[in-house]
Amino acid sequence: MEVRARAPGKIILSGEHAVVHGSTAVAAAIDLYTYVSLRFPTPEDNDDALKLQLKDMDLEFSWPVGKIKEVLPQLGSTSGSSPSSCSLETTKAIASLVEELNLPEASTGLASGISAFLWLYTSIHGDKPAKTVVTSELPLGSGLGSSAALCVALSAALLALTDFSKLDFSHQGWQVFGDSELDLVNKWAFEGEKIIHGRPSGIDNTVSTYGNMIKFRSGELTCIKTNMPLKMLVTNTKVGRNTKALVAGVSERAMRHGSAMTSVFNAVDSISNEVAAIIQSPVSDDLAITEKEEKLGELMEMNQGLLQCMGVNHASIETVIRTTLKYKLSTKLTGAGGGGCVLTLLPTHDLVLAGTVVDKVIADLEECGFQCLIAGIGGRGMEVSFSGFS
Ligand SMILES: Nc1ncnc2c1ncn2[C@@H]1O[C@H](COP(=O)(O)OP(=O)(O)O)[C@@H](O)[C@H]1O
Ligand SMILES: C[C@@](O)(CCOP(=O)(O)O)CC(=O)O
Ligand SMILES: [Mg+2]
Repeated sequence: MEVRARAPGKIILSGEHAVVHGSTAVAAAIDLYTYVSLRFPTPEDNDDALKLQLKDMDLEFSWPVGKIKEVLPQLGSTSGSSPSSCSLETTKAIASLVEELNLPEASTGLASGISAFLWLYTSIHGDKPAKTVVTSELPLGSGLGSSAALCVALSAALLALTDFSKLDFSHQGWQVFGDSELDLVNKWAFEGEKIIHGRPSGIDNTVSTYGNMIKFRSGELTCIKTNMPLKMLVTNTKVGRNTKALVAGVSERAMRHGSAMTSVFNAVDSISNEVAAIIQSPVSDDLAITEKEEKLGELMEMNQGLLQCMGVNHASIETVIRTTLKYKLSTKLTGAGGGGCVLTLLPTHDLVLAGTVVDKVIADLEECGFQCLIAGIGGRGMEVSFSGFS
């Protein structure tokens, strides 16, 4: 039997980075997914290795289970019931397994993702042989939460094949876990994110697990219900960056300028609460929608200014801001910044006018070498499906 899990990426409408320091943030799932399939070999396969295939990059790794037992002797499978953090000793042991892969120079960024895989796999299934295949519709390291989507999809696939799973193996198509199983997936995914991000807030794995649009603060989420037709243009500057380094840079700045940065984080908290209140308030007519969009645009610009204060801006982001401003559109970075993806609020009040403006702004942005997409937001969270059940 094979299980397939998928988990969505996300956009952060307000509050990235500040959320790591206890401020409120607002995020939404997007309809781009990371897929993980997992299968245990049958005795006839005569396969004694743990295999990981990263299909999009055309990479495949294999560790003989004997090697895993040797390097991680202290590992006893927890069968997934109690998520735990990777100790320093295990981090080093896993790093040695990853180093031996001699990753191609262009793929060294994958080391943290592979380490997260090894930690999650061995914690939940010990040294059992298996084949895991990963594919993704998300650009990696661009602020759309590919790291969290990977950790959520992995945790879901791994947990779906444990005794704790109450899923119906014979069900055709995608199905959702129950609430307590979703919570467990989210906790394991957070442990994986720690390996990739260093100090994650947990917002990315939470929105990827549960989907929808959420308000998040210090590990607590509130689901945001809205009937406002929110449309965002996502522009990928294609400037590579690394969330772990950017998050660490903000923390260092907060150590150097404690009081000023506390004010910045507090201001972001107020902005996120206002963003959530606007999105949730009932919509009466077109005029009300236009007013709301104007307020949201202004708050996005204010949030962008504060992200600049945190030191996570980039020249490419400024280019997107300048280009969209020509059309009176508001833009902010999304995710960790330093390049990566940028969000532009698209007006919905006059669809004909919006159509022409959107086409023109996309053409201008693409001329700069950027990639644009309009993602569906606030959709489904993590889901699993089974095949080969008999
Ligand atoms: N599909 C994937 N396969 C392997 N590693 C992945 C995958 N998706 C994410 N990762 C890991 O996550 C890293 C990117 O995470 P991060 O810097 O947090 O950016 P983001 O989460 O915004 O995409 C990658 O460099 C890689 O280590
Ligand atoms: C910067 C941060 O707020 C979001 C990072 O998102 P991403 O990895 O850039 O998609 C970090 C976090 O909340 O863990
Ligand atoms: Mg990430």
